[in-house]
Amino acid sequence: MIRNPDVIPGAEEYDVDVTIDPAERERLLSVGPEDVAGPGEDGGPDHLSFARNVFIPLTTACRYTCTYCTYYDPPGQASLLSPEDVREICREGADAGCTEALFTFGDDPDDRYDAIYDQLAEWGHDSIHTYLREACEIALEEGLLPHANPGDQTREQMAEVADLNASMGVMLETTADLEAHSGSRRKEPGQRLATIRTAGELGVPFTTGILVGIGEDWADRAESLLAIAALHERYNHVQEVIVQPVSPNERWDREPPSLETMRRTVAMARAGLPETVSVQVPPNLARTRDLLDCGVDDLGGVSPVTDDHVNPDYAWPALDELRAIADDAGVPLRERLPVYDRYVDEDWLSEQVLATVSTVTSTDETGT
Ligand SMILES: O=c1nc2n(C[C@H](O)[C@H](O)[C@H](O)CO)c3cc(O)ccc3cc-2c(=O)[nH]1
Ligand SMILES: C[C@H]1O[C@@H](n2cnc3c(N)ncnc32)[C@H](O)[C@@H]1O
Ligand code: MET
Ligand code: SF4
Repeated sequence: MIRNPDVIPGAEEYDVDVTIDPAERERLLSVGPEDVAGPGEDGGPDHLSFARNVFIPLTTACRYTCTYCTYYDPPGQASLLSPEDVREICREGADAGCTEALFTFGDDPDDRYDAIYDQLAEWGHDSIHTYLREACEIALEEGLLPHANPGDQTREQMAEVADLNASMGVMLETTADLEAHSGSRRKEPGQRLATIRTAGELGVPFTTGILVGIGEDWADRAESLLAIAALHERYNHVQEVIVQPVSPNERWDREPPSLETMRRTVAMARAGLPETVSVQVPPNLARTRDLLDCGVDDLGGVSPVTDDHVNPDYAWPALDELRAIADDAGVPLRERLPVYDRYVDEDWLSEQVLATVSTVTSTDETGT
């Protein structure tokens, strides 16, 4: 066994103890698309799912500067949505039949962003997390289910908002120490894994994933997937794993991963994760049709109303397009909530979230 504290940067500091069986890693490294089943195939998924969301970029301030990211704004230019902005976006989303309020924003802005904190203080908040709690309340009031991905979170931060979220998420990205995360303030795999573990401890249905093509190698991809699988085995909380190709933008002008790389990585994800954990590829970034047979069963959150603010150059396909993809694969397209069905009970969700689940389900007129 490889004990990850020995090999994963930051694992020791964050006391993350996951073990990876070298034999499992070797097995995954030899997996290819021919070894897994796609929708409609024997043993493959019997449908494709997606969720309808609105993307709410609470703040563009971020403590990190990941070199592939076009999302964050430097101090002085960073934005903060007001409670009224949040309500407005939620209303528009609810009117368009969305079920999910996706709060994805900069990781815990640091003290270079004094103006953001001054504004938060004016609104009665001393952290982005207490403000996120208010934003989640607004979303629930408007009939949407919050799914927050604020990046890394301490146990205290996650506990502050967990009861108002249907599910939460953070991309592991990778277990490797990479140039793309270089700099004095940087994402550390150990801290990401600790966030995923905290979600397990707090009983939060969770979305995570890997970012493909940021400098990691095949062994890193296998290890990243196995680290996710190890934490899921402990807590049973990982509902889906996103296999996200890094996509070029004005800050990242490298080639995205090839179709062949994506095919093999998706197959590795399918083979390395338990069957109940969905494998998602984002339909605006990946060549979904050419990846289905590698084990994809979910198309993620798509929005009829808002942009993908993380990847603004990549438009969402229309619902018709998703339906055509499912048709081609010979399986039905099913709209899901941001929380997967198996987690919809009192063990996993608060009364408040369950109440909104009931409203959303009873007014469901999606007809997919
Ligand atoms: O529109 C996006 N949605 C992203 N989502 C949303 C995701 O597709 C849905 O919110 C989940 O499938 C839940 O329905 C993420 C959610 C996470 O928990 C973690 C990472 C992402 C990444 C993106 C993203 O880059 N763009
Ligand atoms: C919210 C998630 O968006 C992903 N992310 C950030 N930048 C990019 C990019 N250029 N292409 C694809 N995904 C990206 C990261 O994986 C982050 O965790
Ligand atoms: C554009 S990334 C948004 C979420 C968070 N900052 C993360 O990287 O996980
Ligand atoms: S990917 Fe997330 S953590 Fe990295 S710079 Fe962008 S917003 Fe910040």
